Amino acid sequence: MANEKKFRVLIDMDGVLCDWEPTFLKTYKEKWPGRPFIPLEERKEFLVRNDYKNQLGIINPNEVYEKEGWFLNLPPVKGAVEAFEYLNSRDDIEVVICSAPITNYNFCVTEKYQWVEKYLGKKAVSQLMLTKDKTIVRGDLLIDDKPLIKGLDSPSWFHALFTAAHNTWFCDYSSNQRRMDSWDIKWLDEFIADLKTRSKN
Ligand SMILES: Cc1cn([C@H]2C[C@H](O)[C@@H](COP(=O)(O)O)O2)c(=O)[nH]c1=O
Ligand SMILES: [Mg+2]
Repeated sequence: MANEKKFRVLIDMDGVLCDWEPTFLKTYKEKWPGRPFIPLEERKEFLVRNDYKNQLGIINPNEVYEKEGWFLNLPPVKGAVEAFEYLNSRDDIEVVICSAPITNYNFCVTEKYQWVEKYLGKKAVSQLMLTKDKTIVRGDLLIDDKPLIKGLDSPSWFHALFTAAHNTWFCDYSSNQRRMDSWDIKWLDEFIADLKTRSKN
């Protein structure tokens, strides 16, 4: 293992480590009781604000996630913390947390660092990389809930599409993409083993 190149896993935050969609809906209903909302099963677009504008003509759902404390108070996705710790403990793997901040970054950027420290520990803070463009980050595997990830480069990573409310309908997978339904360590082990074998052939 000493000189062997490590397998790099990039892990997204919103919708993968942090439970974005259900928390958005819960907070939205608390903020605007009685206002029309989009049930999780009817989410379609990656950006919640696009769905609310197109389906309901509502233009300010962003007020929910631009508020101080929103990003820090997102609960972890089930099994995410354990899976992060497991991957991080493996000698053959290096983990990078790779997350896109919102454009109105005031609270988001600081709180993403705080979230990582709170749930994954102080050491993990140095593993966090914030970027709007994940294609320029090199890695072997990206675990991310966004179906179509575009940017300046052609990605070096294979994309595991992590299931979230907004992407359940998506099935038009590219050749470097497959679905990952949840944080199942046995599944992940087999998947990574398979990707490693493929890269050798
Ligand atoms: C689902 C969703 C996300 N956002 C924001 C939240 C994050 O800052 C980014 C997505 O980052 P990721 O690294 O790709 O997870 O976008 C949003 O503004 N609206 C949404 O509906
Ligand atoms: Mg995401």
